[in-house]
Amino acid sequence: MSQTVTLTLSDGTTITGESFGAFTSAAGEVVFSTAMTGYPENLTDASFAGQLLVLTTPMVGNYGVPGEELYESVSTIFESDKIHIAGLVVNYYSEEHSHWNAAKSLGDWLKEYNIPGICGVDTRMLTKKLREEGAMLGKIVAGGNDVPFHDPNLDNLVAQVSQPGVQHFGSGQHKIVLVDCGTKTNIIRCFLERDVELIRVPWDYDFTTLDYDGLFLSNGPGDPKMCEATIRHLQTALAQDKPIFGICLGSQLMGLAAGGDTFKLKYGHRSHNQPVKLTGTQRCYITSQNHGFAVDTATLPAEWQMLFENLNDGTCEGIKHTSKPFFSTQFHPEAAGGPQDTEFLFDDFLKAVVEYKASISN
Ligand SMILES: NC(=O)CC[C@H](N)C(=O)O
Repeated sequence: MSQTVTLTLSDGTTITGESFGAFTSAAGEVVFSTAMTGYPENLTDASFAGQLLVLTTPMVGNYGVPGEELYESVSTIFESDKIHIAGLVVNYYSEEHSHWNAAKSLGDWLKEYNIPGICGVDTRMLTKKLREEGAMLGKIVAGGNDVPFHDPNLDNLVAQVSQPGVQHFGSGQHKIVLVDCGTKTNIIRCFLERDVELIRVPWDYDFTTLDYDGLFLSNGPGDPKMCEATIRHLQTALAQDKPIFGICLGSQLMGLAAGGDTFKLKYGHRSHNQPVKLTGTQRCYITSQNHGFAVDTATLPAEWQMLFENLNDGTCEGIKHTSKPFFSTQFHPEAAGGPQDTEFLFDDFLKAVVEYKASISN
């Protein structure tokens, strides 16, 4: 028999459901994702740290969770080495799972990391509420152990998830510094397929002293304004000419370092089918997204422009410098989960790196 747990929102709404995963209480920001698959990837994406994730897809857990596999010390399956969400909210949790590479159930995996799940929730009703009223704080309460509401965006979550120490991956021709604010491993995989030596440094590391050919700014959790040290180092890099590419939080950091501002979206973009348009064209790409903040393009200095626009709400999905090789995407070209249609942006970045190296050797 499963046990009863409740989900309470900061507006007072309380929903009763059943526990799966760990029978424990947790608080966080309640956000929803309309992706239909990809819970192994999403739950291990550090960008979800501090969040109670609501899935609108009606049945969750039916394909289980794959076993871990490593290639050159990088997971080939998961997006980091642990579950980062604060809690999971679903409609129907499938107790039975079946898939060729499943090693365990979603419930058992959540238990390993002491993360609570609540099922039996009308997640589409809940999503409509979050869309109307905006993202809210919430808590899952188990066994009457109440916990206070907590806004994770007031914490420096990046400092909590960034890996300490400098780490090298690959031995390719192009030296790329990866500023780790909570890097998804598929970003590392995408680089390792492309003749790169990757030097991963912590979020606050002074990379300006390193010898490199290109700079990459990772995704990560929380409010980008918390990353003051990264923004400061990035300002030094923006005064130089080495190519810079940022994804998601990395895009927001680029906008802030350029002198622009960021703001919190009403309820964010989290799904695998977000349409974005490439500026100056009628070309649309379907993208994987997971963010609650965005760059306010109106605040960018004149030498910066919007590179992609979200076709659902017109917000900024990436920026670029008009004369230097600096660009970013608010969406996830590395996908995992989601469509891989924009992975070519890694090639565009490395092309800029090759051009930069040719320009300095002349
Ligand atoms: N995926 C990300 O990098 C998310 C960036 C940022 N934490 C946001 O929610 O907007």
